[in-house]
Amino acid sequence: MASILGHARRDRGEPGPAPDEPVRGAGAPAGDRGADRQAGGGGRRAPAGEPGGATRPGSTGPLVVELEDVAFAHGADPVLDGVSLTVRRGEFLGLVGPNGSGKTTLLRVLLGLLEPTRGRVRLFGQDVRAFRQWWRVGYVPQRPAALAGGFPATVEEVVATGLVAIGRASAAARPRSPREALALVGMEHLAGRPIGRLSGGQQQRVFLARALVGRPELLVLDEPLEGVDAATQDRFYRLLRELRERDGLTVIMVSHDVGVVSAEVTTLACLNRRLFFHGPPERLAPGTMAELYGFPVTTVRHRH
Ligand SMILES: Nc1ncnc2c1ncn2[C@@H]1O[C@H](COP(=O)(O)OP(=O)(O)OP(=O)(O)O)[C@@H](O)[C@H]1O
Repeated sequence: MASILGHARRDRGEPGPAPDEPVRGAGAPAGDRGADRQAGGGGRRAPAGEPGGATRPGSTGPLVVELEDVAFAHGADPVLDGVSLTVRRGEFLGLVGPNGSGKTTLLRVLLGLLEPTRGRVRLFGQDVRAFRQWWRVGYVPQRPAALAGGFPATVEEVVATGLVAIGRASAAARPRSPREALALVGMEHLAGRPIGRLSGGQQQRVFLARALVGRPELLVLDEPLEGVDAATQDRFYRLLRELRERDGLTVIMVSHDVGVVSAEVTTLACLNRRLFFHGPPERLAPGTMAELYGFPVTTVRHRH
């Protein structure tokens, strides 16, 4: 499974060993340098202080992600089939589905890490194959095993690696300082500690800070709350609400916690190779989850 550290692996091949997994915004390859300014890019970054204009279901904010009839297969094994969806600025899309249903694969396809066998992927209005403005995207891949105690970097240094792509970005980039990003996730007091001496849940928060340090417009999260305690989860959702409402942050999040996710997201996507449902959670038909998971699953909408 994917690691959160390391630099981009734009070989569009299979997920490499853990340290090769990118955190988007931190790792387009050297060959991409200089391309940022050329990229049309579609969307733009809201100036400081501008209301974020978070998207509500049915609104018509700018398109951030567009998937059109996407299919993907590992060899002869189909993983995604005919997946079409759009995500607009300020939207919070929750992606749910059983193990092996293609959620991580879908994220990797939409980030251009895997080439679809069919269909089109656009990021900020631009074909993902030509997209170079990775500082606009923060990515927290699925959690690896916790980093060992001897890992030679402090918490602050790990967060700072999220700034690598910013160095070559256009003047529109407005990165946070690593301390500021750590403060967002309540971890600034541990800035100087070796990352390997944090618990798994604490490390997860550091990786979230790393994804936020570039002040991304799109945050892509693959099960970011695995192993994170309830109070921290609550803070995490509050933070996402704030960033969406204030800055218009767009969020795509894979989760197995269907109940909580349904309460938080503006849009739910239920995936099992194909999309069983895509829309506001309250429009989910009672039988859809049972069909998706093969047994009854209750979704309870509550703000906690
Ligand atoms: N490198 C690979 N080679 C071959 N098959 C793979 C590879 N990676 C994933 N798969 C297969 O693709 C399918 C989708 O995997 P994916 O990781 O996208 O599922 P997921 O919905 O994210 O699962 P989970 O909830 O368990 O994380 C699974 O059947 C998996 O076995």
